[in-house]
Amino acid sequence: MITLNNVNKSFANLQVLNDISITFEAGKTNLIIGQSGSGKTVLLKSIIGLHDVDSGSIFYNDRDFTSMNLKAKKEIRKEMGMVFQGGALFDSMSVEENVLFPLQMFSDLSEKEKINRANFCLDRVNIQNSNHLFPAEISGGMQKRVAIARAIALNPKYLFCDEPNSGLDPVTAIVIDNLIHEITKEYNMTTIINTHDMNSVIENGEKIIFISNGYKAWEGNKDEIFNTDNTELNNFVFASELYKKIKSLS
Ligand SMILES: Nc1ncnc2c1ncn2[C@@H]1O[C@H](COP(=O)(O)OP(=O)(O)OP(=O)(O)O)[C@@H](O)[C@H]1O
Repeated sequence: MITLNNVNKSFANLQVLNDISITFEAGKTNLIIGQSGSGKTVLLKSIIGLHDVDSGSIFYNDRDFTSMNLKAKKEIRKEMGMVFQGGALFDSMSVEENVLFPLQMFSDLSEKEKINRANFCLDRVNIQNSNHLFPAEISGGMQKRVAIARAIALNPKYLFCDEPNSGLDPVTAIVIDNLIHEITKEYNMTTIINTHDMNSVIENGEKIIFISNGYKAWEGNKDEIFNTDNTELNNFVFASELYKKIKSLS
């Protein structure tokens, strides 16, 4: 579980996060949605400690991340897995080397155990017989799956994904969403995903946080989001002609 209490963050005169309080539960796919520039990335970066917040607190279970020293923060970072926009694989490393990377950096396993673990994770995301290929030699969807395998290599308690299905076709995007959802359940991880993708919301939004101008403007789940009377959220959800059409038919 990750808990935010009254988090504020600004850059110079720009207040980007305003008094944000949220509880992200373990074993759930938590989604952060909102317009471009609303503060989603700053929020995610604040949660993982890439930004220091100005005030408020962030707890990882009962551990106060905000008041920890660097050494203690590093220990918590070992419990985090991350899938960045675009996959962010190392181009000069093979598929297997990419997944081995966090194990080489942070685990005490033997070489053989590391290779076994890397292969277990690749197998979990349904990638076989591709260990020696390089990122440029595999499809975008496969790259995302390798990124997910790398993110779960250290058996994280917390998984963070920034636009995990950007650049993918709708069918592959759903495969990636479902994979993240399944492994969240399987390993009881606290998963937080930044997304623009309304399909992700409909498929897997067990908890959805709507950020608007740096405020938490709404929270609920995938069933509640289509029946909300929050005008701002409705404008966001039904921004596309397709969704307007679906709404008019329902
Ligand atoms: N390091 C920074 N320094 C100054 N301003 C920043 C910094 N990072 C973000 N901002 C500002 O904070 C605001 C929120 O940005 P953020 O990247 O969190 O938006 P977002 O909701 O993730 O947008 P998008 O969906 O387009 O990625 C923007 O006005 C942005 O210019």
